[in-house]
Amino acid sequence: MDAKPTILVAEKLGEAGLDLLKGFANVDCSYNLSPEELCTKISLCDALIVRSGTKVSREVFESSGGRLKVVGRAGVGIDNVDLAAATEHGCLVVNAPTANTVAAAEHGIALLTAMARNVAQADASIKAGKWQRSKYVGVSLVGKTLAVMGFGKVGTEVARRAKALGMHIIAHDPYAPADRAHAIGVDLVSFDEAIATADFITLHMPLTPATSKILNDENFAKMKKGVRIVNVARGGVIDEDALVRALDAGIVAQAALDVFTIEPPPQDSKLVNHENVTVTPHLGASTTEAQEGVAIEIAAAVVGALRGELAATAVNAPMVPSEVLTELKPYVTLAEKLGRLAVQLVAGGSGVNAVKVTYTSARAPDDLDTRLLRAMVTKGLIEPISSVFVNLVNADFTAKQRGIRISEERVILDGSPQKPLEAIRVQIANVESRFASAISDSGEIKVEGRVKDGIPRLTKVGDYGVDVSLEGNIILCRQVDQPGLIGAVGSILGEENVNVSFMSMGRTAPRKQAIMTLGVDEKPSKEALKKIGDIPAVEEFVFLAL
Ligand SMILES: NC(=O)C1=CN([C@@H]2O[C@H](COP(=O)(O)OP(=O)(O)OC[C@H]3O[C@@H](n4cnc5c(N)ncnc54)[C@H](O)[C@@H]3O)[C@@H](O)[C@H]2O)C=CC1
Ligand SMILES: O=C(O)C(=O)COP(=O)(O)O
Repeated sequence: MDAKPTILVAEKLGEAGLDLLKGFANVDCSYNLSPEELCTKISLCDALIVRSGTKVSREVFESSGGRLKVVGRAGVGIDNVDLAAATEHGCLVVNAPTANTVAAAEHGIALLTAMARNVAQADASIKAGKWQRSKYVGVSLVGKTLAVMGFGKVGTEVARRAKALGMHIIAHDPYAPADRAHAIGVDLVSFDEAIATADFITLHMPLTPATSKILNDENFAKMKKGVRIVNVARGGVIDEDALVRALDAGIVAQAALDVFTIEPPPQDSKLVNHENVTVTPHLGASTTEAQEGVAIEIAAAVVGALRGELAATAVNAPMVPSEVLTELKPYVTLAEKLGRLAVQLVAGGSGVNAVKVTYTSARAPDDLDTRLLRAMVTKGLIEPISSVFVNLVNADFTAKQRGIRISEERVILDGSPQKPLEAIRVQIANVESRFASAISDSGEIKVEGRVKDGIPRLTKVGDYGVDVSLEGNIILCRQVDQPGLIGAVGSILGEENVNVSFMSMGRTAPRKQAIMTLGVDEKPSKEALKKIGDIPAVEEFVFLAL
């Protein structure tokens, strides 16, 4: 079997990105696949890279048979990817959100200026043998009000450039910070104010259920007569039939569009063929420079994701900056191991439904992102008892689907917040345990761990203090504390050639009950485990694989 992953590149990608991919994986560049062909091919692929021209539908994820781990969108908009289906299938979606920002902004400005001066129409006219100087008198931009709808990366760059053209800029974006707008001399205003006062409107928001057809008959009616509209965002944010009506009524004097609800638009589209409309075939990101940048950005993200690194540009998983990730790494392992341990302590037959994770830390709650830790506890809880592959993408979904409610609690410590966490505790309520001592006084299975010298360690089982590193396999054993017991257990394992890697003893008081924790490299046979159980002082014991 080929150990290299296979990456299907379904749309043209810059060479530098392809080279990066080829250094790591088998790369299949197959362009213009039909939906059926894509579904057939996908079961042989670990990753898929697309631009805006490929629909990555639920069927694609269903057809992948669980092999598809990453979808890379070589660009910004991910409205062509069924994110819910990706998440349900544990497939990470990453995009390349920065490399084409300037290209899209420059295209917005190109359309704005070309529209105002009838460049496309005049060009077509002269090539048709005409010389129509009075027909193509334009309008000036200087001193006019431009409303930037969506003040994100592209919107901001458009605003900067339009300012340099002498325009007055207002912006509408319910989620953008006002100080970022003020910093470049832009006022954030309400939607209605923006569309009612603008001479020019430029669209830069994503296509979402909330923005779908946001420019519709009702909103065109609120606009200044003679307004001009630029769209390099997504066709679907405009009700295209309503725009034709607004153009015919003279409410909208002109429109310049790079994007359409259906791409390519039908040849007889009234909108595309309207004499006051300038169109380009979704060229916003199409500069040599942007495509090289996007290709590298997406290739690096996809390769990183296939290597199991957490992508900084993940769309359907929490984005974890790399410095946070490095800091949390041992705690991530700790969280998963505690989940694995806790679920294996549950007696067969009792369903896990209420899990509480407690983080003890000197950090303020908003200074510690626990989503990653919660996902890893979930992975630890679910993977030993099912065939589901759980990752950061599908952890919450999978837990919910299995009826597991995971609540989180923070215990804030006094002291230095230098260390992200002091301890993580996992409690499972309403269950019985295979190891009764794991049930705490409050009635839940409880395990707690800490990171010491970078190594995750188990520090509490039930109400017993223990101290063992969380690796390999563990035997937990409760006995009456007495001399000779460690030797007895050690020799049973020795006879079986099972290597004991560590041992710790936690007791309530001398010669009372104690919990012995043994780390073993191999799994002891059933007979050996039975022999341990038969030692008279041993009250109960359990073998746990980490
Ligand atoms: N034509 C082309 O080739 C290209 C198109 N795009 C499209 O441009 C758009 C913007 O891209 P970026 O600036 O990179 O994304 P971004 O995520 O940086 O910015 C989008 C902004 O829209 C805002 N927004 C969300 N809902 C809104 C609403 N209801 N009203 C107003 N604002 C809202 C967000 O708060 C955000 O600030 C996307 O739709 C993207 O797909 C981007 C690159 C190239
Ligand atoms: O990045 C985006 O959102 C774009 O619209 C660019 O799309 P494209 O990669 O050129 O198909």
